[in-house]
Amino acid sequence: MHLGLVGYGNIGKALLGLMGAGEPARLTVLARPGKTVDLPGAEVVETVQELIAAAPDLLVECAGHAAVRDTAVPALRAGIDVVLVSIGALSDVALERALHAAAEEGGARLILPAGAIGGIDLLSAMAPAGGLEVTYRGTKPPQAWRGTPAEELIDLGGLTAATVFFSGTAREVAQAFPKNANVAATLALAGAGMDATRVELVADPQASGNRHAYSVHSPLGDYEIRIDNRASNGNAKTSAATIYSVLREIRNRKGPVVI
Ligand SMILES: NC(=O)C1=CN([C@@H]2O[C@H](COP(=O)(O)OP(=O)(O)OC[C@H]3O[C@@H](n4cnc5c(N)ncnc54)[C@H](O)[C@@H]3O)[C@@H](O)[C@H]2O)C=CC1
Ligand SMILES: O=C([O-])CC(=O)C(=O)O
Repeated sequence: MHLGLVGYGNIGKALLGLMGAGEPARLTVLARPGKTVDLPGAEVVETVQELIAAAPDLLVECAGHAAVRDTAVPALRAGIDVVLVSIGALSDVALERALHAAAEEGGARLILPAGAIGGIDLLSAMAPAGGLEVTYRGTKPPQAWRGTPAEELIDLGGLTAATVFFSGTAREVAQAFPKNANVAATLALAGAGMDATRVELVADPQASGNRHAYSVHSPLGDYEIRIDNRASNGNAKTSAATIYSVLREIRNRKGPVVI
């Protein structure tokens, strides 16, 4: 496989570190202009045009919400399938439409991995039956909320107990907390939608990792999931399982069995 990568940061580096020799057979990395990417054997480009000209079989985006419009949209339009990790970006209706239109125009597929959460298969399967009620609660230690609007809402350094600092819809949360609300957006897109999925965000000084808990009520059945994820080494905001979820998407593209 010829893999394209946008975002050689925490997820990107760890992802490539998990891959064995010769996997992928060819790698093209889109780096920010002037940023040094020391990756022996990889082709490093600085513009999306060069990336598209290299024609990877699959592009993985793990660069952040701001990069989605400028990279994933043109890649899809050029017929390149995209695994998009910054899923919260789809809370922007215009961007979501642009991604869909680009995928249709290019005959490409926009692949939204489960990321840090699980149970997306069942939720997505239940959605066409309608009547879904989905409530999600995301809990992280205070330091994982640093650099987000949580800093203005609560005293992160002075917390002694778990504190809900935001509740609203998945769309509101994804727009206000783009680096932390990808899970909420994923649940919403798979299930009840951005405006009907209820979300609470919690800072907990006792939390040792990132907890994602949600409940689903549907005419087809009810379920609850609670995942206690360990944070990734390079970014407390990102659960380590996210990196493996992306790896799974890549390997599912080429192995004889998809699971
Ligand atoms: N779907 C999910 O469950 C999850 C999604 N995420 C998403 O994944 C993204 C990446 O996470 P991390 O790797 O932990 O963040 P990070 O900040 O460590 O890495 C992002 C990298 O992308 C690079 N970058 C930014 N804009 C770029 C551009 N236009 N072109 C090329 N490179 C660019 C940055 O320089 C940085 O190296 C997050 O911003 C978040 O949106 C994170 C965790 C879970
Ligand atoms: O746990 C993670 O990896 C990140 C997270 O909460 C999110 O983006 O929703």
